[in-house]
Amino acid sequence: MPPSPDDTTSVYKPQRVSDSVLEVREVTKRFGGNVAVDALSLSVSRGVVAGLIGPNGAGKSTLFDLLAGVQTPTKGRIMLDALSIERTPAYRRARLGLGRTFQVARPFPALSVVENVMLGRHDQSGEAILPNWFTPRKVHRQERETLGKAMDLLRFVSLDRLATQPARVLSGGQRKLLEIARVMMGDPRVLLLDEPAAGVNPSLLDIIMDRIATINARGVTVFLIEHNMDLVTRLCSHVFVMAQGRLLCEGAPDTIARDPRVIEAYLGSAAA
Ligand SMILES: Nc1ncnc2c1ncn2[C@@H]1O[C@H](COP(=O)(O)OP(=O)(O)OP(=O)(O)O)[C@@H](O)[C@H]1O
Repeated sequence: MPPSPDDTTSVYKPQRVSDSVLEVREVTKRFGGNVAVDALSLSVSRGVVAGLIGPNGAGKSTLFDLLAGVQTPTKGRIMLDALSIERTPAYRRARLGLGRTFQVARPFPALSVVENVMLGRHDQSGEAILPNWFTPRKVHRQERETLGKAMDLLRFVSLDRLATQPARVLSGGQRKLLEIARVMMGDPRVLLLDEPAAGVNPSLLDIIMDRIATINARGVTVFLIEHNMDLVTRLCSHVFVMAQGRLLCEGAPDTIARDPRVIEAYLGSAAA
C-alpha cells in the first residue's frame, strides 16, 4: 500500500513483490548536473500490465531507456528475472526477451510494411555473409518462416492489407501498430511500450488496447508509459507514478487517480 497522504516520511518505499520479472534497484541516471532518475526502485510482477505515469520531465522515458539498454545507469541495478542486466547491451537484452517500442515510431519509410516487421527478428542467418555462402538453403527457409510469421503478426494488428506498401504511407496510429508487430517478431516475454496511444485517433485506439490485452493474455508482461488515463485505467492492474526522477507512489489505477500527491505533482508541473 502507498503511504497515507499524511505520512510525512520523505522517501517512498516501493512495494516488494515476490514474483517480479523486472526489478529496478536504487537506479540513478545523471545527465551532467541534471538527475533524470533519482535512486529509484520498483518491481514489475510477472504477467501483469503495469503502467508508468507522471508529469512531463518526470524521468519516465529515461527509465525506459535504462531498462532497454539505450542508456546505462550512473548507479544501481536492473534485474530481468535473476539476471543483472544494467551493463548488458540493448541487442542482448532484446534477445533475453525484453522488447521495446518507441514513443515516436520511425519505421524505415522506403521498406515495405512487412519488411519492417521482419527486421524485428533477432536471429536471422541471412544478415551474416558466411551463412549465405555455405548454407543458402537454410537461409532461404528461415526467410520464408520469417515472412510467414511477419504476415501472421500483420494480420494480428490488422495491417495485413498494407503489407507490400512502403511504410511511409502509414498513419501515426498504424505506425504504432507496426511497432507492436515488429517487437513481437522477437518473441518478448517482457514488453516495454512507450506511449502506445500518443497521436493515435480514437478508431485505432480500441484496436491498440485490444491487441495489448491479447499479448498480455498470451503470457507477456507489459510495462507501459502513457498519458492517456483511460487506457491506463482500462489496461493496467498496477500503476507507478514518477515525479522529479523519483517514485512518488504506486497502486491500483483508481486509487492512484484519487491520490492527492499525484494530483499535486501534475498540477505543480503544469504551473511550472
Ligand atoms: N539525453 C539527455 N541529456 C540531458 N538531459 C536529459 C536527457 N534525456 C532526458 N533528460 C532530462 O531528464 C529529465 C527527464 O526526462 P524524460 O524525457 O525522461 O522525462 P519524461 O517523464 O519521459 O517526460 P515526457 O512525459 O515529457 O516524455 C528531463 O529534465 C530531461 O530534460
